[in-house]
Amino acid sequence: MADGAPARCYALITSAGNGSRAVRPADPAAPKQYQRLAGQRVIEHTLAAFLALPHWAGVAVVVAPGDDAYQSSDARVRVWPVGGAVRAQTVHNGLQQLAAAGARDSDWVLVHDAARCLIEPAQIERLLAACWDDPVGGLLALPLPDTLKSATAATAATAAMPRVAATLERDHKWLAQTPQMFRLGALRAALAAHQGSGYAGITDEASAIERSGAQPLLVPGSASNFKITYPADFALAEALLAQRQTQRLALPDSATAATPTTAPMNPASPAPATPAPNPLAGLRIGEGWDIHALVPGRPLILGGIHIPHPSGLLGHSDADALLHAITDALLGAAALGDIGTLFPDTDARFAGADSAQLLAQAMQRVAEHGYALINLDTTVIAQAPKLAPYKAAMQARIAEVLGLQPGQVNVKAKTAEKLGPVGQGLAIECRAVALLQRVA
Ligand SMILES: Nc1ccn([C@@H]2O[C@H](COP(=O)(O)OP(=O)(O)OP(=O)(O)O)[C@@H](O)[C@H]2O)c(=O)n1
Ligand SMILES: C[C@](O)(CO)[C@H](O)COP(=O)(O)O
Repeated sequence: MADGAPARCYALITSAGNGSRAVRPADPAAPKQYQRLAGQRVIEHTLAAFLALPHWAGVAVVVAPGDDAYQSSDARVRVWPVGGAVRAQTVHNGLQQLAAAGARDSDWVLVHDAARCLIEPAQIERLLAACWDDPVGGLLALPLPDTLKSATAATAATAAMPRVAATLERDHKWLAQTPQMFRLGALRAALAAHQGSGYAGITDEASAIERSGAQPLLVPGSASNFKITYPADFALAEALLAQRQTQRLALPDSATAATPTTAPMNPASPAPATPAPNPLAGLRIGEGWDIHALVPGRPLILGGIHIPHPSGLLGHSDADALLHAITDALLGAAALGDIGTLFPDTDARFAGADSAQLLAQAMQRVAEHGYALINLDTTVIAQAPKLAPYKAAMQARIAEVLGLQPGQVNVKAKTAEKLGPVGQGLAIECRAVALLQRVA
């Protein structure tokens, strides 16, 4: 509380790298933080762990200039396209933005790599608890587990497999992880001192703080909190994320949900009693329904595709009743309200909106609240046109928008047996059911 006010706590997620060492053959264009693993993008797994905690005055995600691939509807999150050429520059720029946004020098900042997507809320709390009353701050880190070798300088002959130059002393050596937690003012000043050299040798926040003469705390982390760096890391990360999802499925909600604590900085809380497994806990179901009038002169957009027909659905957006029903089913399952609250039909921004984009935003919101989508079942009730030829395309498009496999989405079509306005061809009605699983 150096300047009198109680310290607040910010998270700063570095997400401006291009992941040149982790090119994934399946999707070589996307940097590692945007690769999809176990139903969500890497960055979404990372953010879910942070957003599961209640401590933040703000969560800043620093992305590369011009990068708009990540947005968040969580009010705590700001996305700033001010990433730099090196990670330290990205952090420095993010800290300047935080300060400009009202963060004080005495506030704590936890800097974390977007690429460490296996971070867990408990690990973040461990760092907070260890550092909160420390004059310097610290980082999650792991004692070096293996024998350490230096290698001969690479020559053409040894480029693929160099030779051992020496065995190094390994006592007291730790591998630095993130988050790394320091006071905003101290970290900003420490980084500023190296701006002129292009941040040479500043490969993490602690190295800058060390060079200012302070000694950060080494807080034991976890081997699972590794940084996705090489292509093979994706498979390991995905296996661990999938395993966590399965384990959470087998535990009651009380054991898996983030528990906002009034004293999060106290590391000495008693261990909870072992809960009895409940195979249904962590699952949430939601239903959605929508109906739009069918009028001549509008394109018929259903399930995210254009279906040739003399009339189309009337509405403020593109009126895709099927995507609207799915959006409501997702929001409903996560108890996040409904489509009308999120995207009001009185808001001119949504006039003619592509409902696929609205659905993608709703899915992102659901993911940020710690849920993955297991499956969707839907029904379209339309007297005409005949929808059977379009069902597979609708399924594929919905799966694409939601990042699912086509087998996780089902589209059924029925007529209304000529009964009521739907049966008379005046409207199309859609229903959807979504099953979510808590994953963070
Ligand atoms: N100029 C940079 C470089 C890296 N990062 C971020 O810092 C984290 C760790 O860096 P690293 O693993 O080196 O990521 P990349 O630079 O993306 O990878 P590479 O070095 O393989 O190109 C990642 O979340 C990355 O997005 C960043 O924000 N700004
Ligand atoms: C900050 C860091 O994750 C600590 O291990 C690491 O130094 C960043 O990775 P990079 O490959 O050096 O950018």
